[in-house]
Amino acid sequence: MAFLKEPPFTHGKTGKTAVLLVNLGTPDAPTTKAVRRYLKQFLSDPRVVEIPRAIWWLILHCLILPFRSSKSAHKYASIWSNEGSPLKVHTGKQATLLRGYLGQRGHRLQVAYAMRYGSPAIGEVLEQLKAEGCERLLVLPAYPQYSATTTASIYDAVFAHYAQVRNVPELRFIKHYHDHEAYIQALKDSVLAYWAMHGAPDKLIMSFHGVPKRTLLLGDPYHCECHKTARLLAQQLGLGPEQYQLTFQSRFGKAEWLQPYTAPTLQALAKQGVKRVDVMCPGFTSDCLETLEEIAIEGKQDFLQAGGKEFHFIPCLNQAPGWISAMAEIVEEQLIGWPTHLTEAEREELKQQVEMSKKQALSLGASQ
Ligand SMILES: C=CC1=C(C)c2cc3[nH]c(cc4nc(cc5[nH]c(cc1n2)c(C)c5CCC(=O)O)C(CCC(=O)O)=C4C)c(C)c3C=C
Ligand SMILES: [Fe+2]
Ligand SMILES: [Fe+2]
Repeated sequence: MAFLKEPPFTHGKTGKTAVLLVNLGTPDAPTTKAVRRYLKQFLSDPRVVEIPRAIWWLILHCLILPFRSSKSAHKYASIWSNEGSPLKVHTGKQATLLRGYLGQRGHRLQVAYAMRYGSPAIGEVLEQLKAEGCERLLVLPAYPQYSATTTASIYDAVFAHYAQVRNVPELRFIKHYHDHEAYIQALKDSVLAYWAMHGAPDKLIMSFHGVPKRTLLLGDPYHCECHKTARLLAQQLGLGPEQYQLTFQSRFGKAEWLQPYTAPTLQALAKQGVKRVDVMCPGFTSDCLETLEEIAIEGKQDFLQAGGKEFHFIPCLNQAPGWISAMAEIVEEQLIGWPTHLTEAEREELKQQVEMSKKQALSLGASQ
């Protein structure tokens, strides 16, 4: 086994603690070439597609990559922002804001972000953190609901990286937070803020990313966790069973996935005479292709073309202050026993910096 070249060891108390926010990943550009590279890495992960490797290799290379890459690239082009892929832009901003929140709560922490597929790659970020003296690492997946296809795949990538490292940091993983009070509260606040501006719908659709039904039968808790999130959120919003519905989107391939599917549900509701639906995606903490294109563009078409009158997409949590503070709370609960608190000297230094900037602001005001 070859080990990576490692920086000199920094001992005990001088070691830093880091939080690593990990999201799924996204192509580097909305081009066929970049999407193909991303899909190849993503769909080669045996956690994502569980078909025997040799058969899957043929299907992936002969059918999926040649046809899907350009189709998906067009979809990515329709949601790409000036700053880049929405998923990456939001995740990067969340990490920066989270660091600020945790600092305000008195924690001395590095906060970095990485992508399971594409860049910044988990291995590269872990090397960077090690070079900066990180001796304790808390991994925070961007997925509130645990699934082997997503969360466990992040664990795999972290372990695979540390399999090449001699001096491995202390490690903790957040498995899920699908029923965490602060997460549910952040969702509730985002829905109520939206309804305060746009009024309430006839029906609220909570659309989660799907997974093959087989994974539920084999013991993956994802389905149950989605249902628990939906039930808790509906309770908080005071919605009765007829006022909301849970659905699963983004089906891939021919096998049965978790039901009910989002698109046919939207069409059926329109045909039943439901005039307005609002769709939210509580399982996605950042807007991305699956929310901005599949729901906000395609889902809207499905509903309106089937006779629906009004379709609203409620944005994901993204940089909502309630979500950043919820993440800080979720992280904080896992830091117990780790020396992350600012020392007296650091607190004093922070206080002096604040005083200094106040004075500077005052003298600036006086000179104007
Ligand atoms: C092939 C099977 C797939 C499984 C299983 C799957 C599970 C899963 N995915 C997410 C979150 C996201 N998926 C996204 C895109 C995406 N997902 C799949 C396939 C599976 N996902 C594909 C092929 C793609 C790429 C786009 C396409 O070609 O259709 C994204 C968006 C990424 C972006 O760049 O914006 C997210 C986020 C979850 C949460 C999940 C299981 C619970
Ligand atoms: Fe997906
Ligand atoms: Fe999709």
